[in-house]
Amino acid sequence: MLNNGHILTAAEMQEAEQHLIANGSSVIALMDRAGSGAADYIWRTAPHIPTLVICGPGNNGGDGYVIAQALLEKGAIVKIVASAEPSTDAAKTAKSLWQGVMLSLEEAEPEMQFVDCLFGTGLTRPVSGNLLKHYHRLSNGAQRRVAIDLPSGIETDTGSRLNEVSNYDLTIALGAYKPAHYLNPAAALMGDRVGVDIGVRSVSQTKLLARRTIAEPGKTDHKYSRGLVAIVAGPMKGAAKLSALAAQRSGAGYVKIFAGSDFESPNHSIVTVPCDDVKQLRAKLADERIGVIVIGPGLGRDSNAKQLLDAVLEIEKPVVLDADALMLLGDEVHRLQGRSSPVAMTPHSGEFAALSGGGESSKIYASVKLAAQSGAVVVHKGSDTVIANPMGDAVVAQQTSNWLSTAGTGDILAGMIAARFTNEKDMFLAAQQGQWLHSRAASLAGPSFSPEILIDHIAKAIQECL
Ligand SMILES: NC(=O)C1=CN([C@@H]2O[C@H](COP(=O)(O)OP(=O)(O)OC[C@H]3O[C@@H](n4cnc5c(N)ncnc54)[C@H](O)[C@@H]3O)[C@@H](O)[C@H]2O)[C@H](O)CC1
Ligand SMILES: [K+]
Repeated sequence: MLNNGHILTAAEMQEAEQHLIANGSSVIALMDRAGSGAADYIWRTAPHIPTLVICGPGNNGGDGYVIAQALLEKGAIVKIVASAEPSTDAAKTAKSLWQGVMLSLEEAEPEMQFVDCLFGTGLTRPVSGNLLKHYHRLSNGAQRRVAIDLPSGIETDTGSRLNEVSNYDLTIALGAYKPAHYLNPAAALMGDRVGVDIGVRSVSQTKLLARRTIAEPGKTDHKYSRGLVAIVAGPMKGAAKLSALAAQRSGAGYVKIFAGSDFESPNHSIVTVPCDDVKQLRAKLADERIGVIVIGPGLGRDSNAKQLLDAVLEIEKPVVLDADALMLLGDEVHRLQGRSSPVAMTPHSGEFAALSGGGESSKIYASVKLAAQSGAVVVHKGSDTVIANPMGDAVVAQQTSNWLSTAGTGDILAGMIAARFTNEKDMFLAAQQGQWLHSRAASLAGPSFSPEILIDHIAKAIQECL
């Protein structure tokens, strides 16, 4: 895993580079490693394709000269178009070693393959005017587009587009993945993503989500030691049932649904606890064997739902807040501060905006900020899910299946996180395990699955973690 899965911002990447230089490396040596590694990958995946490499003024452009020369030496037909003269010593050296054809923007014509070495982590403003026009003419005219480090026009730390950016077939990250490699809209237009190791070993508070080991139940475990998950139901009963079924398949020892007396359990083993009013709910949730409460899926947003949420928040127990519970909480996340029991919130982007008020351009920073403001673990969902804790740690997940974009999958995730919490007793870890299992189960379920089929694949995902 590139840089052991640690994701670096542009500033952290610069520090990493300085650290390597202080330890005897040099920018040109790093550029050589980056450029030749990228050229090897391009050649392996698409040999003998006539290629145009576009080089900008900085070290991303420097990588381009190294890549072009390496491809030329492998026997490729390759040309360079430069937007400006190199402005760094390393890029100047790389250019001096280039032995092939050099074109101006006006002279260049599209080739089958376009290799983008215009801007990388040093982009500070939108690519504009004449350069942007030629970038689009030359990239749109190619059949295969490869971005070196980042597509030009992408903001490294947020994944936002500073200008219109082409769609790529391949993006080759250099040294470490940056936030933009996993955050949308950037991540969605990068095509396949691979990394070239240039020796960077720098830690960051932001990491890529990795598979975590899950312990099998021990010989002395019983249903309560593995954990009782309490699901509070509302008028949309199916949502609570999905959460409960998912919790049951994710390692909970016992799952109970707290609901009106007309509620029917989804199976023989999930127990329904009748609670016809808030008073009864409060009394029954006081059961000390309950390890975690899930509230939100199918809860509704009326005054009754609000009372149920208030009752749950009054009880000092771990809680997973999802869906309607988040909308009811709104910007009053300070209510969660100071609790002695852990809380997880699992908002999608709309719910996240209601909780945070919006305004941050980085999904990672916004999630970390909300976690700090609330004291909760935040699972900011999407095809680029970010999980953050109040200490500033963040984990970024890679979407594995676009089929997850269907109703009910969020209810399932909430139940899974709750079940993992009752086992691990650590909400940040539980959120990561739940997220990993959820997306792995989706891959295993194949195309066009229903929520029920997704639940059926959780056990297979768990098997991969044992
Ligand atoms: N960090 C490392 O360990 C290594 C990084 N490598 C590569 O270097 C780039 C980053 O290089 P840098 O010189 O810092 O930045 P860029 O090449 O991305 O561009 C900077 C250059 O461009 C000018 N500029 C910025 N925005 C614009 C704009 N919109 N229009 C015009 N000009 C712009 C800016 O003033 C600078 O002159 C990294 O991504 C890697 O590809 C090497 O591999 C070595 C190891
Ligand atoms: K680039």
